[in-house]
Amino acid sequence: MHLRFPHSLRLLFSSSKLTTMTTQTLFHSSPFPPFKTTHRHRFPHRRPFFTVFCSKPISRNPPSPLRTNGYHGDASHASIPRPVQYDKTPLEKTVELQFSILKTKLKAVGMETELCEPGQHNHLLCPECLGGDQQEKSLSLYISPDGGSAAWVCFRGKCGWKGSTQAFAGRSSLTKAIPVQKKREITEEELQLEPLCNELLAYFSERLISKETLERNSVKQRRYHDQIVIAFTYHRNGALVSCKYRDINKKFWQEENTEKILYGLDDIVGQSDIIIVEGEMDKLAMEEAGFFNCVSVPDGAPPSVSSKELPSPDQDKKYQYLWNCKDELKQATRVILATDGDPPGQALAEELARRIGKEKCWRVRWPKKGRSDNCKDANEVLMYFGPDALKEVIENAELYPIRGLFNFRDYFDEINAYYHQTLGYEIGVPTGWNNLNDLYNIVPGELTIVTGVPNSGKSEWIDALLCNLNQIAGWKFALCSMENKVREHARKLLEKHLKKPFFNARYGENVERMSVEEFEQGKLWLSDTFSLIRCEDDSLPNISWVLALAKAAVLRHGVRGLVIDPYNELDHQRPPNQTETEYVSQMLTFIKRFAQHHGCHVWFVAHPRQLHNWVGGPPNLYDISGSAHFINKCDNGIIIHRIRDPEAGPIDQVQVCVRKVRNKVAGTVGDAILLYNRVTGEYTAADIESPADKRSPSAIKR
Ligand SMILES: Nc1ncnc2c1ncn2[C@@H]1O[C@H](COP(=O)(O)OP(=O)(O)OP(=O)(O)O)[C@@H](O)[C@H]1O
Repeated sequence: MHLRFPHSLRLLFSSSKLTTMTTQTLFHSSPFPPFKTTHRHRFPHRRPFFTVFCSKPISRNPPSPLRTNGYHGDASHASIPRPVQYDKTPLEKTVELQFSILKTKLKAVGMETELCEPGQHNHLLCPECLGGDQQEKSLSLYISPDGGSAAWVCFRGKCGWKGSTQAFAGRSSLTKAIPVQKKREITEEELQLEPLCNELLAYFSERLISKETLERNSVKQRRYHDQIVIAFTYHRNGALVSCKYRDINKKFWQEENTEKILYGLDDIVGQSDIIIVEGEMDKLAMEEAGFFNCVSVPDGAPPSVSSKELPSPDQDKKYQYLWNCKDELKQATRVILATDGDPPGQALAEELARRIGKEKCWRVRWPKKGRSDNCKDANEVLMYFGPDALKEVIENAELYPIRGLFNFRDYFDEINAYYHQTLGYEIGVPTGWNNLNDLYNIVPGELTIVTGVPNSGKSEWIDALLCNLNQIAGWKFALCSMENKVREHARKLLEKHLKKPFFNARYGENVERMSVEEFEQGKLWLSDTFSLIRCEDDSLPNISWVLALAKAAVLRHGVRGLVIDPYNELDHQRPPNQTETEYVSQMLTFIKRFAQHHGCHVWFVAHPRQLHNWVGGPPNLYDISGSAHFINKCDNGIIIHRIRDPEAGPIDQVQVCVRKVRNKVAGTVGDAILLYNRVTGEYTAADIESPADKRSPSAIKR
């Protein structure tokens, strides 16, 4: 992609001499540097309590020093000198005690209360402003007649410190007392604001901010000795409420003791759609793109999102401007957060959205301006690409993300991959037995519960399935088969893989055993294909332990399947207040989460409960010991069944009863017959109609 020249540069080229001169002039005589960088607002800390704190109530205690209470008449006794011998009443003793505690608290914040009396107004030196140059006693302190509470206010206009406390308030409000300064009423004349000089107009023009926009927003200038600074005027209902200045060093400061509000506040009154930007320049830029319904925050962006809970409005000092404008913001149904694209800008968007309500917030994506970097803010888009591009950015604003709330659009990449089958195995891997092809295919991320009466061949069948999957799709597996000795498990897997018996033993039926070479090659295959999850000591592993190791096997060896065989060999200790049903449900949730997160298929072997009156048929999935959740929560439910009694039928026949398939892409319920080769442990598809075509009523099709 070609880098486009900023509009301002094009402007420079189109009238190069004039504009270059202007730029040069600005470099030297204008108080403003050229536009290369965008600013991040930083207010110099001018005094310990800046105006943002001022609108805060002083204390949680009612700050009404003049309010009387029921003690007023009685307690006046406390101010009358008493004879020494006089026995104090309980009330008087209480007053004395309270007052002495109160005095200690007041003294702690610098008030000289020795001469103060309860029930009176006292004039003291204000510990906050020390009475200014004149050192006047400007602090009016009122102590309640019962000596239990005090409230004060400094009448000096520049101070205005207010507060209150109680002798026995759990936490003294003294420590919370915050100076509240009366908001000044200001005028342009008083601030000596002037129309912008030509140099400043040229400076704005370089940023594509027109004179008309500047005038509409009453952008002014102010002289400080030999310096001229920009004055951004803040209005509410047309009246000037504050003014923010920007000097040559891109330093910002605001008129003291003025209310913090959004810049351009009057422009959003009654608007249902509003835009919030991070700086005054961006507000002006938005206007150039035709968006008047835009305001700027007055204080720039925080370095990061606060990890704390949202404070209450009166404690929310940094964002007090939002609360001061809550009535105007409340009317909006759609708030587009067009803050800077850098991390602080995004943190600001999050802080704004937290307060405004994410459900009505939208956010913008700033366009690329180079190969790798994006435009940072509205003014940069205006300068690089012009007003139409900025308009497009706003028109393409997207919903502000809310954690946990999604749209299908958010998943289109995944859905596309599913449709085009680009990830592989979307419709499952076949088992390798063609009579099972329609019934059961193995989809990554699913959970299959396998059950069957003891010795039915569950483990054997799963092993054979894994061998097939390895052969068909090259999958690797993690085996957590606690019942199997490792060497026996190796034997069974090798026999299936090499299709030869491990030994020349009874079961070998004169079939030649695997050769040493085949055995050695088989060992390599075993090592390459399987990871073993085993508890080396005597203790039983719990499900978390198994899943943690399975995760390691996924990440280390890329396994695509996990076998947990069987359920009852795991440690299932549960909290005393948890039922087995709740426990099983939670455990299966963990397993499913693991499966989905790692795209790993999990086979979980669970035994049926003891079957009384068992007549030799396949058990029901609801017979699984422990909980109905096994069948409720699994994606696939399979019962392995075989005939044991030669009189009842051929004993090499194995019935694979697919009783539940949640995902129709993976298969459907039904039975298939496999033939078991006792010599090699292999299974082959039998071309025999399954007895289950009588279909069990318990079959579940979802
Ligand atoms: N169809 C079959 N015919 C004959 N023997 C079989 C058949 N299927 C499995 N076997 C044998 O039954 C034994 C037990 O098999 P397997 O361990 O797979 O059963 P299981 O159902 O997992 O048992 P358990 O319930 O004890 O975990 C093995 O020796 C296996 O060779």
